[in-house]
Amino acid sequence: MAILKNDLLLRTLRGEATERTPVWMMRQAGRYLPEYMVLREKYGFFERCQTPELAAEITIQPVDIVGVDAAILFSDILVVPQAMGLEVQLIESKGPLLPDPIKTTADLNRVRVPDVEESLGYVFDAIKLIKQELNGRVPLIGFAGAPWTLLCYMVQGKGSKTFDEAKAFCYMNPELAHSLLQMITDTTIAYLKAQVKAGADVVQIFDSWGGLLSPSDFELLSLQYIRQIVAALKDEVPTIIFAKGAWHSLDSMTATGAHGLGIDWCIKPQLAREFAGNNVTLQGNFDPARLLSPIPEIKKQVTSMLETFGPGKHIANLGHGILPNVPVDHARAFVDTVKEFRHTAG
Ligand SMILES: Cc1c2[nH]c(c1CCC(=O)O)Cc1[nH]c(c(CCC(=O)O)c1C)Cc1[nH]c(c(CCC(=O)O)c1C)Cc1[nH]c(c(C)c1CCC(=O)O)C2
Repeated sequence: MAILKNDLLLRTLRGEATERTPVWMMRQAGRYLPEYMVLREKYGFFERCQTPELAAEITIQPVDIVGVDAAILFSDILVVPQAMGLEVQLIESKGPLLPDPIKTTADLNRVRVPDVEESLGYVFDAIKLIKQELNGRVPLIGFAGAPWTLLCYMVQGKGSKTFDEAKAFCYMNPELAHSLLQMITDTTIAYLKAQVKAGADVVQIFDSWGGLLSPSDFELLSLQYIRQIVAALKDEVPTIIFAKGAWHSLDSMTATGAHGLGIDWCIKPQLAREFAGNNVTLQGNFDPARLLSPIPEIKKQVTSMLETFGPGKHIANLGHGILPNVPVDHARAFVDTVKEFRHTAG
C-alpha cells in the first residue's frame, strides 16, 4: 500500500506536533457538491453505497474539489441495521425510514449479528478501491454509528428531534434494549475491524443522538458500548468518538482511550479542553450554518476558532455535518483558511 504523503491527521491524533492543523468536514461527501448531485440523479442511495466504483468516486470528490486533509468513506451508518436484517429506505428529502422497527421481543428475534464479510463485503471492496485511487494522498477515515444512535433509528423507525419512542423502549424494556445494544456493538466491532483490515487508517464513531440522554443514561445506554468498540480498535488505528451534545461526559470519553473527541459548536473549546484533559485530540467545532456567512466572515471566524483551540491536538472540522445549501466556495474558504493559518510561536 502507498505510503501516506499527508499524514497530518494521523500525527495529530497521536498527539504529535505538526506544521499546521489538519482539516476535514463531517458529511463532506454529499449534496453541496454538484459532482455528487450528478451521480445522485442516476443511482439510488444504497446503490451508490453498494457499488465500490461509485462509493470510491464520491469519497474522493471532496479531496479533489475542496482539498481536505482526509477522505471519509462514502456510506451510511444505517447499512449496519440493514445487515442485521432490518429494511432501511432513504426517502428523498425526508431521510431514513425503517418500515418494521423493533418494538417487541418477537421483533428482536428478527435481527441477528451478521457475518460482516458476507453482508457488508461491498464496503470493504470500496475501501480497497479508495485506498488504491487515493494512492497515499490523504488518510481514509472509516466509520460506524454508535450503538445508541443506531438503536434510535431501529426502534423509532425514522428521524426525530427527541427519539422519545426509542427512549420509552429502553426505559420500559431495559433487557431487550441492552440485548439489542450488545448485538449492535458486536456487529460494529467486527465491521470496523474489517474496515481497518481493508485499509481504513482511522475510525470514527458517530453518536449523533448521544446528547439526547442525561449524563447517567448516556453512560448506561451509550458510552458503555462505545467503550467496548474503542477497546477493540484502539491498538489497531486511531479512534475518534463524536457524541454530539454529550460534552458533560468528555472526561469519561477520554478515559476510553480514544485518540480524538469530536465537539459541537455549543461548547467553548477551552471548556471542552478542561473537561477532556490534555491527553486527547479535540475535533471541531465550527457551526455548520456559519458556512452560510459571507466568505470574509467565514475566514475571520475560522481564524478565531483556530486561535482559541491553540496549537496541537486539534483537528479543524465542523460541529456536525455540512449543510446541503452551503456554496462550494464557502466550504473551500473554510478549508483554505485552516491550511493558510499558522500559530504564532510562544
Ligand atoms: C445520523 C446519521 C445518518 N448517517 C450518518 C449519520 C451520523 C452523522 C450525522 O449525524 O450527520 C453518517 C453518514 N452519512 C453519510 C456519510 C458519508 C461520509 C461523509 O461524507 O461524511 C456519513 C459519515 C452519507 C449520507 N447519508 C445520507 C446522505 C444524503 C442522501 C442524499 O440525499 O443523497 C448522505 C450523503 C442520508 C442520511 N443518512 C442519515 C440521515 C439522517 C440521512 C438523511 C438526512 C441527511 O442527508 O442528513 C443517517
